[in-house]
Amino acid sequence: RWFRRQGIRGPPYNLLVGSLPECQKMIVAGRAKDLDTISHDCITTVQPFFQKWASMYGKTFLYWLGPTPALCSTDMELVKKVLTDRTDMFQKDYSNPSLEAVLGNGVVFANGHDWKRRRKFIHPAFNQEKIKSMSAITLECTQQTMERWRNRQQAEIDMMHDSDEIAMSVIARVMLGKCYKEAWEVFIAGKEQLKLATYAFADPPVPGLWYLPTRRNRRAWYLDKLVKHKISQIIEARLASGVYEDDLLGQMLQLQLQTCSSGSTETLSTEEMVGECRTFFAAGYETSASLITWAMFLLASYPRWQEMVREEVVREYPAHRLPIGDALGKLKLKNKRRGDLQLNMLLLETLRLYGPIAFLQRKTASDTILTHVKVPKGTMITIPLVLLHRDKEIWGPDADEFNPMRFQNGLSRAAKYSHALLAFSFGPRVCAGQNFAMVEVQIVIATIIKSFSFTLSPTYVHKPSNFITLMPKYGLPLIVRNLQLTA
Ligand code: HEM
Repeated sequence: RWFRRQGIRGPPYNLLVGSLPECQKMIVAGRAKDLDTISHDCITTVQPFFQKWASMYGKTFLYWLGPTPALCSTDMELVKKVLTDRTDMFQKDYSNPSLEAVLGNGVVFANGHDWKRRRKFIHPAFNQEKIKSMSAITLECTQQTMERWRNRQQAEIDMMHDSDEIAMSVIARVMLGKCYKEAWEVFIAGKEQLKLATYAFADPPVPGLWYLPTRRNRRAWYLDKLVKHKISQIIEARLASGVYEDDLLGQMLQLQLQTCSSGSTETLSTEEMVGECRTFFAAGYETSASLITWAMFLLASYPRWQEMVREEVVREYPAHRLPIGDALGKLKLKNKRRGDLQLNMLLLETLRLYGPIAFLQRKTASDTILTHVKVPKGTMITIPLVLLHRDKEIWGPDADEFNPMRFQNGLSRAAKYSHALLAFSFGPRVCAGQNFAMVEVQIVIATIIKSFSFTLSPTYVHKPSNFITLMPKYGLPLIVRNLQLTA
């Protein structure tokens, strides 16, 4: 009634379950349809409900996440206000309590002072030096995976599987350095936890559900215990030996030591460090795997772009030089001197059409006014990225088409609004790992494209699906050809 009085409309409320069953029904119907690979239509399989409701009720409408009211909006003014807020009015909140249990507590879902304290501890992981050492790790991991394809002139591979393997090895080694093999079970468990989180999304958002001894909950409890125990053991061993190492965990430990010796109480407990390791994995692994997968999909679908990017990589990194370390300058997000690199434009267009994260969400901390709408405390605000990234009013009449050239004059001039590409979010809560991720994915693609050409396998079925991130539902089978053996 509150919203109706203000002219905000939306689908009807159903007791406790809200709009969730309708969303589920539309997703099932959307997935039953066969999509054309060149349609780039993710909305049908990922967020058909937002498209339908936006067309019926306008840019800003009300729907229900179970019993919680949620405003969904494609109004860029409203979106900007929510994402750039620094007063802590629009807070991170697990829309479903089961998710918190599976994903753990860490910087991604922290708020206020707690968020600032946690963000300070992960900050050193993303400086230029660390990104350089990560780039050498990425190169090694990519080469290891490519070894399997190398011996044959032509092979069919599942790129979704292989992207996953590369991204997981990179994050494992960046997080735990030399210990990563010893702690491999932590990453396998982390992967299963993410899968359980996908199911938790569909749970009715009822507090306490997590404590019921269902099969899934018992498995989640076991994984939770295992991950916490193993990482705590590594932390304690490092503290006891005084050798902290130079990986992400080591940097947190060093910062902890400095903070303690400066007399500050702004430290992280062992439990909080375990939480940060878990969120780092949750935030940085599947997202990168998703971007690699979809970039390879687009390159396989557009042979001319594959050729252009290959020529660029060969030109920029002749002979045996590969894009690591000192070459980072060339791989920066923007190359002001010579305009954007084609590989970079290709990745930006991939983030627009197949961004790993389908929507952003916040919860109002108290009653507030958002672009003339009075919004009560506890309302969820949903920003549907899949819809916004295809909005013709924002991106122009070719918004549904693949056109990396729209980024030729830089990110901020590609659309009507300078912050229209929201794949890494925007404002103070922007992705902390965006440079890390862009460099990682550029290195993976550059390394592969230099040695292999690839096309979509005839068995590929185009069904982008939203698990935790956007992935092709049936994998990404590619035919890869070794350029040295076929030359
Ligand atoms: C293509 C890859 C990636 C994409 C598309 C992506 C996207 C995002 C988005 C959209 C957010 C904001 C979520 C929100 O506002 O609700 C976010 C936050 C975050 N991401 Fe990423 N991410 C990627 C890779 C990474 C990597 C590789 C790392 C770390 C290694 C990382 C670490 C983080 C962290 C720590 C945050 C929380 C920032 C904060 O709240 O202060 N991300 N990411």
